[in-house]
Amino acid sequence: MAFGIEAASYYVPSLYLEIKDLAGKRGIDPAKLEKGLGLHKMGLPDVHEDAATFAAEALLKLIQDYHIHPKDISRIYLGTESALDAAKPTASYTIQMVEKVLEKEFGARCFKNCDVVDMTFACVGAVDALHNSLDFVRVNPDKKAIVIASDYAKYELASSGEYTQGGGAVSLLISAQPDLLEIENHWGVATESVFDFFKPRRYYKKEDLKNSPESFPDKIEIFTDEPVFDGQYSNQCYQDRIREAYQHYKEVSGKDQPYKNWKYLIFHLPYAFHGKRVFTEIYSLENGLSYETPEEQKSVAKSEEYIQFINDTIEKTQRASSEIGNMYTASIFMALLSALQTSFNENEELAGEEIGFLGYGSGSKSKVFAGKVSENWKQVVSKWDLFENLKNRTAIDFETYEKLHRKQVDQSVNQNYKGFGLDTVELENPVLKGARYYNYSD
Ligand SMILES: CC(=O)SCCNC(=O)CCNC(=O)[C@H](O)C(C)(C)COP(=O)(O)OP(=O)(O)OC[C@H]1O[C@@H](n2cnc3c(N)ncnc32)[C@H](O)[C@@H]1OP(=O)(O)O
Repeated sequence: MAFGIEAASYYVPSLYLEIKDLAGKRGIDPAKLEKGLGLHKMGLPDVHEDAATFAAEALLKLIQDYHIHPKDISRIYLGTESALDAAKPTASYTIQMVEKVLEKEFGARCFKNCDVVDMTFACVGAVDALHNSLDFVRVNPDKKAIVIASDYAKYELASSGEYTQGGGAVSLLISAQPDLLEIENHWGVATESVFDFFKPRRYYKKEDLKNSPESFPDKIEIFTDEPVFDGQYSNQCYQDRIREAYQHYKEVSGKDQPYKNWKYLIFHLPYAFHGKRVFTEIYSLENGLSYETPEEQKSVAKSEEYIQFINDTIEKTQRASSEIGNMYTASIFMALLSALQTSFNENEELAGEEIGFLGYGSGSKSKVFAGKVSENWKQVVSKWDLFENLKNRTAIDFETYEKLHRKQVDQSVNQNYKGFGLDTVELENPVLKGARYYNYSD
């Protein structure tokens, strides 16, 4: 019996900033961002959007486009590192929003008996959700699960992460009828606890707090949506973990040089060119090339063979990322959508082709696994129009971007938006303080 992805949908935030506008204001050579890292546009949420609305949009679209009966879904596992609450899962907000819209057709609380939870491990949390959901359908082949990856990748203004920001969601229907991709049951895993990128409870000393009232305790804890990170160290951790997980994948699958059979290599892409920049090490190891000195590493990256290999196996996976930016948990799945949509648009036949995945989450863990494109893949992809939909977003200027980032804008940029949006956050009622309420406009 085969298991894997039956259908997939996505949502990208409705606003974007041209990367060259950011480069100009920050005094960065635009060529570094465009030609060095592959960045063109940075997707950004409007005032009413967050990880829960992204997820709700992707879930509703999946259900509507593929005519899914919500009561047939036993589990919705949501991978995110942009949780809106440290106890109440983002998935619970998501199903509440979608239930309201589906109420007319399916009655109240259509997810009443659905097992819903968030999974968090930085950018690999949705791969974990996929892994768990596949295990679930393997044990219960008559049941279906939905995986949602949803995040807003926000970094401190003027930091080295700023130009890699982005966001959005991807939803996947997981079942024993994998019309898009059949996923095999070999998982290479590598884990090490490190501090390359994390979102701690931040501690502020009293003297650091401007105008802090006398009543403040000596230390206060504040949750923040911007990570503490060391960019070059996180690159190193990513490279180390995928090398270890790839090696483990070889051991558990018994496959020799598996990457050579992969039509596409799908990476977690914190920025578009990351996969092709880090894979040089595994490529060198597999091909007996020296990879010790920076000169040797450059020479692999610049070799004709490697450039040809990238053009064949990675370039198409990068295209959506260049237009959106980092989507944290959703990036790896958006890279899959990007490659499949491009092949579809170019009338390429992919049925039977093998695809390899190299996931990474800071903190840190990598998972490597593979799948085979199904006979029906084109029917699934025909619903996406990914690159056309990216053209429907609204461009904003740098000043608006900075205000949105600082949360200094009260009203949505697109005031006549359609779809899900945050309506209010309760600030007064002490037993509901912080509760978030959403609406839907059609
Ligand atoms: C969250 C995770 O997934 S962990 C893994 C990634 N980490 C992150 O995403 C953390 C947040 N991001 C960051 O800290 C940073 O944006 C990083 C680490 C990703 C990138 O760091 P930077 O210092 O901006 O870039 P870096 O120096 O590594 O690379 C710039 C590239 O542009 C190239 N470049 C620079 N100037 C130019 C130019 N004018 N024209 C063309 N290319 C240029 C450089 O040669 C280099 O490419 P190469 O090494 O392939 O030759």
